[in-house]
Amino acid sequence: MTDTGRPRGAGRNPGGRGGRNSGGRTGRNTDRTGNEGNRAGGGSASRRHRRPARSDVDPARIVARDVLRAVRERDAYANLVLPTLLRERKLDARDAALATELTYGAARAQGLLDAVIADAANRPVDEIDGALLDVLRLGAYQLLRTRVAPHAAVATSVDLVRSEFGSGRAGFVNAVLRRVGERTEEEWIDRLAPDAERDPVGHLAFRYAHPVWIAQAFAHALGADASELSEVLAADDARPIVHLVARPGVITAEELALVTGGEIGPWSPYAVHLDHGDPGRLEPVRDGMAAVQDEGSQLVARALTLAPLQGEDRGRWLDLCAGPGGKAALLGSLAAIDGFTVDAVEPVEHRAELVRKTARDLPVTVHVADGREPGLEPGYDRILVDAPCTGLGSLRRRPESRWRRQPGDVADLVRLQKELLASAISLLRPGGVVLYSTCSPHVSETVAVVSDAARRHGVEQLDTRELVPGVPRVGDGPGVQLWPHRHGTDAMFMAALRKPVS
Ligand SMILES: C[S@@+](CC[C@H](N)C(=O)[O-])C[C@H]1O[C@@H](n2cnc3c(N)ncnc32)[C@H](O)[C@@H]1O
Repeated sequence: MTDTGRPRGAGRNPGGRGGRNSGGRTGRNTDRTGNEGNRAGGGSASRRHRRPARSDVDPARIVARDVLRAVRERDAYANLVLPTLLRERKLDARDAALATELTYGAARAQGLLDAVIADAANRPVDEIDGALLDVLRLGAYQLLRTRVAPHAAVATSVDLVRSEFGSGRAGFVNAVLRRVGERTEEEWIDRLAPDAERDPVGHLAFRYAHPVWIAQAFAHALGADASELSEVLAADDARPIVHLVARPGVITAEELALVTGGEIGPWSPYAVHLDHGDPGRLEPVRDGMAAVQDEGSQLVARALTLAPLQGEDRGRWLDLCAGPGGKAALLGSLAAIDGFTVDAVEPVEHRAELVRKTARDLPVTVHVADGREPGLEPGYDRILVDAPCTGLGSLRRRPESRWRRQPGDVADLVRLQKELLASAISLLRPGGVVLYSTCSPHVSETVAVVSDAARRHGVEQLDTRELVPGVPRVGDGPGVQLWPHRHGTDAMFMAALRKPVS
C-alpha cells in the first residue's frame, strides 16, 4: 500500500495536519473526559483543539474504525459488516480499498498491535477505553505494517478521536502513536517477542500475529514439516485473493476467467483466481453462473463425487452440514449433470435460507434439521460432513476470528463432529462413502475424529489423496491436508470413509 494518508478528494485534509482539521488553533474544548490525555501525555488545556466536523474526517478510516468497533462491541464479523458499510456510505473504489486494507489488516494483527500499544501506553490494553483502542490499533497498523506516511497515520487517528471525543483523548492517542512510530515493526518484535531460540513457536506466533495456541496447533498438524510453521503463519497473515467457482454444466473455468479477467486455479477444474475488484459486481456471479468459493472447498466437494463406491451410484447424495451452501451448490451442479439429487441439512434457519438461495435451480432439497437426527431415510450413496469446526484453516479470510476463538472451543466441537460423523455413517448404504471435512487443520478435529470413527463404526478409510488428483504435498495419507502456504487454499482437511458391504 502506498497511501500517504488522505490524498484523495477535494476538501479533505492531505497528510492530516495543517488543513481544516488541524490542531494548534484555540477553540472551545469539547473533550468529554480529558482523563486519558493526562496519563500518556497530550490533551493538556494549553493544547486545546477545535473538534473537526465529522464530515472532515477521512471516510475510509471512519468506516475502518466503525467496523473494528462493531467487532469489539457486538462480536460482529468484519467481513459481513464492512461490505454493508462500504455500500451504505458510498465510498469510492479507492477509499473502499483503503478501508478494507486497514480494517482487515488491523483485525488480523490485533495481538501484535496490542502488545506494542500496551508498551507504548505503559498500561495493559484492557485499561484503555475500547473506542480509543480501536483507533490506536488502526494507527499502529498503519505505522508498522503499511507505507502510510507516519505523520498521516498519527494525524488521521488523532482527527478520528478528536471528532468524537475532543482534545484530551486525542492527545492520548497522539502520544501513544508517536511512541509506536519510534520503532519499526522489526524493532518492536526484537523488543517484545519471546526469544526465538528458547521459544520458537511463541516467537513466530508474535511475529505473525497469531495466538500461541493456534501456532502450536499448526506446528502439531505439520508434524515432521513443523519447520514450515513460519511459512504457514505468514501465508495466513497475508491478504488472500478471491477464488471463484465456475458452476459445472453452466460455464467453464476458461470462460469464467475470460469474462472476469481472472486466472484459472491450479487444482480445481472449476476454479478461477481474482486478485482485483469486487466479485459481487461480476455478471457471472450475479447471474448465479459462478460464486465465491475457496479452491480448497471446491476440492472437498469434488472429492466426494470422485470417491469409489462399492456398487452403483444411484444418485442419492446428502450434505449433512450445508449452510451457507457453497459445497451444496457445487454438489448440486455436479448431481444435475447425471440426473442425481442432493439433500441438504442445516439446523439454523437463516443459514438454511442461504442454502436455498445459493442452490436455487439445482436438484437440492433443503431440510432444516439437526444432522445428528435429521429424520431422513437412510441409504445414501455419498454424504458430505463438512463439520462445524474452529475454522483455524480459514483465518486469513476471517480477520478477527483468530483472536475470538479459544482453545476451550475445541472439545465441544470435537464431540459434535464425532456425533455428526456417526449419524452420517448410519445414513449411508453399505458400500457408500462419507467424506468428512473441516476448515481446520487442528488434529483433534481432523485425524483424531476420523480414526475414532473408523475404530467405533468399522468403516474403511480410503486413500483420500487419490481423490485430489494432481495436488502435491497433501500429507502421508490416508487423509488430505491442504495448506495456504503450499496450495494457496484454506487449510482444509478431508478424509473419505466407506461403509463395508457386509
Ligand atoms: C463449516 S459450515 C458448512 C459450510 C458449508 N458446507 C458450505 O460449504 O457452505 C458448518 C455448518 O454446520 C452447521 N451445523 C451446526 N451444528 C449442526 C448440526 N448439529 N447438524 C448439522 N449442521 C450443523 C452450521 O450451522 C454451519 O452452517
